[in-house]
Amino acid sequence: MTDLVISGLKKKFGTLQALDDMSFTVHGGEIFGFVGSNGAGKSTTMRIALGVLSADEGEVTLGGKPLDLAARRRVGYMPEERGLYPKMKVGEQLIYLARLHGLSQEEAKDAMERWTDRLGIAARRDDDVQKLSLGNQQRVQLAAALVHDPEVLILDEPFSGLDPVAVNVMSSVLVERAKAGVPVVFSSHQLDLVERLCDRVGIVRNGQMIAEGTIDELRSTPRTLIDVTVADDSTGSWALPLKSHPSVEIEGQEGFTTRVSIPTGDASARSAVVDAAARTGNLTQFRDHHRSLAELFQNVVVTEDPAESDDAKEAAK
Ligand SMILES: Nc1ncnc2c1ncn2[C@@H]1O[C@H](COP(=O)(O)OP(=O)(O)OP(=O)(O)O)[C@@H](O)[C@H]1O
Repeated sequence: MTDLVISGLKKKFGTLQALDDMSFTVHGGEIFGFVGSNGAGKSTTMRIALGVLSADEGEVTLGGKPLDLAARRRVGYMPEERGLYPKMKVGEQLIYLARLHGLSQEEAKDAMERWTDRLGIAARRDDDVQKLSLGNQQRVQLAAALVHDPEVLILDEPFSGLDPVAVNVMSSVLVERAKAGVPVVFSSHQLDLVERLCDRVGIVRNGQMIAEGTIDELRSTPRTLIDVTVADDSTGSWALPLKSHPSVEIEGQEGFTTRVSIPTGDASARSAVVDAAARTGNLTQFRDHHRSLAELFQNVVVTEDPAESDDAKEAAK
């Protein structure tokens, strides 16, 4: 399968180091979620991948070959700033874009019809793009990225501003293209959506990839969190004897639920927690807490860099 490989990208804007050795791979057949705070370098990376912008250093390859001008015709790209002609009709515009990518008139017309049907905008084919709502313009933009049957999809915030129906359509199209073997990468601040949809996720900070992997891999930390609920104990007094345990930590209390942490895989620490909770006779729930991508993001981006903007905290909510 075709891999999209981004390696060692560096880019400066004046004195600002926007990308600082940005590297990651999107395998053919997978959906890769590209997340990070505002200004982290996601759009810059995607623009360089498409060749809209040149890198100071580093390279982008597709299937082992440099992504040159010819190969870029086989990329489906959705730019953040969107790039449609407002006064051109939806259908004409998609046919025009497909022709630019080398399709015959007939192939282009077929592809336009197929994608406008699929994306729920068939009734708008004869409307000028500027007459459409923003969400529908975005559907046209996705159709524009897909109309030439690209070998790779690079989408900058494709979900922003979409209604739930459009989110579902967009999601199913991305899953389908990945199943066809296409590497799909998209950026988003909607972390729940990224968690649901992506095979792997990359977290970017200050122009670098700081964490990368499946959600499970990102979750696999040295310590496991356990939520223990003991009826009628809002202070977590049941856990006081654990304070002297060498490897159990009390992390916090919410309502009747105490969060503790133990070293991952430490069976004796787990037994100590189970025993202490069971001794109360009031144990109602005992379960491992699986961190959401939003929590992982918060840990990686904010906790490790307190200077990080409030945006990350906002995104993690
Ligand atoms: N053309 C440009 N000229 C000067 N600075 C730029 C330019 N493009 C991007 N930058 C700066 O580079 C940094 C990275 O920007 P980029 O747009 O790649 O971030 P991003 O991760 O996509 O952010 P967002 O989530 O807000 O879209 C930012 O500090 C931005 O201000």
